[in-house]
Amino acid sequence: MATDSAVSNYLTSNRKRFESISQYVWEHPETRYEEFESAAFLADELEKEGFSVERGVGGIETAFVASFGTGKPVIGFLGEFDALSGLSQKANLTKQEPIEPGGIGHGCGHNLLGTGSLAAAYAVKAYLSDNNISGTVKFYGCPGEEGGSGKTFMVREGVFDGLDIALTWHPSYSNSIMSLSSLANYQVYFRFKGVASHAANSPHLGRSALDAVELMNVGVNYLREHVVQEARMHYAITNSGGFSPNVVQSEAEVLYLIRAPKVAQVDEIYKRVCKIAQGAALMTETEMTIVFDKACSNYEPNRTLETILNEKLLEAGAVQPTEEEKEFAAGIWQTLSEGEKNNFLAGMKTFGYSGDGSEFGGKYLSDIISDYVPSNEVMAGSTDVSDVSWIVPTAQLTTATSAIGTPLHTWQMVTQGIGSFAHSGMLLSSEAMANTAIHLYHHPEDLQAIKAEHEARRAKEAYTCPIPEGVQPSAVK
Ligand SMILES: Nc1ccc(C(=O)N[C@@H](CCC(=O)O)C(=O)O)cc1
Repeated sequence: MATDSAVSNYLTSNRKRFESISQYVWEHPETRYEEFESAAFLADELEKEGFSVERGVGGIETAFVASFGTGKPVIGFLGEFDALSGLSQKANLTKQEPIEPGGIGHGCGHNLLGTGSLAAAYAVKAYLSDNNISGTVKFYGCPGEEGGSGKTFMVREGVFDGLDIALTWHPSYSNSIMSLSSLANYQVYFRFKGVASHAANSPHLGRSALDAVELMNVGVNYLREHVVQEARMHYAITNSGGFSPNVVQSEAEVLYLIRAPKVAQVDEIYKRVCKIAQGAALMTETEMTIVFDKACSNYEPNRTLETILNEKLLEAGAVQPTEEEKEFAAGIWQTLSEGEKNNFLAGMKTFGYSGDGSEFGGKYLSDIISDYVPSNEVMAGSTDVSDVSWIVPTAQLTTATSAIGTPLHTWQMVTQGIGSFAHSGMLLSSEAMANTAIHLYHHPEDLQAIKAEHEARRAKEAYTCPIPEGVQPSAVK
């Protein structure tokens, strides 16, 4: 491999392999920190390809790092492979039909995300060895993105130390640089313990933990008016005490996800939420304990790196869908609600699309690369890529793998996850990322400029990992 088109040729001639890797991960959907099959499969593939693999990094069983090459610079691709519960769905359909009712499914396209980053690492390895170039390429197997902040734990454990550049991508229905920041968050359990009693016979002797959860939620609902505009407070009742209304529930638990543009803002809201929980315990004469689950920071873009990634994306060019792919996408569009259809532009903008949507009139698949317009807005969502971005200059792109308007975390996302258009979109990200890395092995001056931008940002604001010492990653209960 000698030129930039070599990456494209390499990816095209190895397409079948990458499709089958993506399909394997899609067919073995696993939720946070239980990605045993997917992590082992990807790690074994990388090893067979000639990477040296370290499994169980950072004390996390399903986290791994695969490396090839020697010396500097060290360029890493971040890969995810976790799925979501309740989203089981058969492939290539325009109707909802689970493989296993209530089962797990790849609703965020992480089968593509992991495989696309792996393909970029393979292409860079081929380039480095064919051209005898010194430098290191790494693939980071990052578990538990969905609700687990795997990368944030990996950052805390020093897994990314020594890395010069991190590149990653996310499936969507737009081809653009993901230039927006994201919301920082804390995820925390509030556990209440009361006294069980017969609800009719001796209610005066009972102290209800479930009442405490309800009062806490009411308190937080009043707090909503008095926090920064972009803040979000979600909750799930993870233990309601049981199914018997004639028992005063002695144990109950609620899981809070608190988000805001900056960690300091999240922390401030979190402290107020803790006071509300204490208040609920006081009102109900129950005991309250706080169990910190996980956290992540806001994303810090690197405009110099984004500019190079955008050039490589433009050089690669958007995927031009086949008639068959267009027809399937039109069928998917028909399954979206009016609200989802009307939201397509807002959805695209969170992924860095900068236009007014007029290029897509009558189209159900994006066949253009959106103009790169760095945005200082914050996407209403979170990602643990953000913690990597604070310690290593990072850039992310998105490529279209699904029909316009397809919301993440839906059966429509799952069903489109192993189709031909999805795999073409995946390999477009691989190409742009691999060519960005190759560019940087040849242009140390650009690497310096990227680092200078990163350091200038760090000089203004230091980084501390938002997950306290001692807190360990945990699977969905
Ligand atoms: N490029 C994206 C990266 C992540 C997500 C996303 O949905 N993230 C979850 C992560 C939740 C978490 O950090 O716990 C969320 O915001 O709810 C969406 C687009």
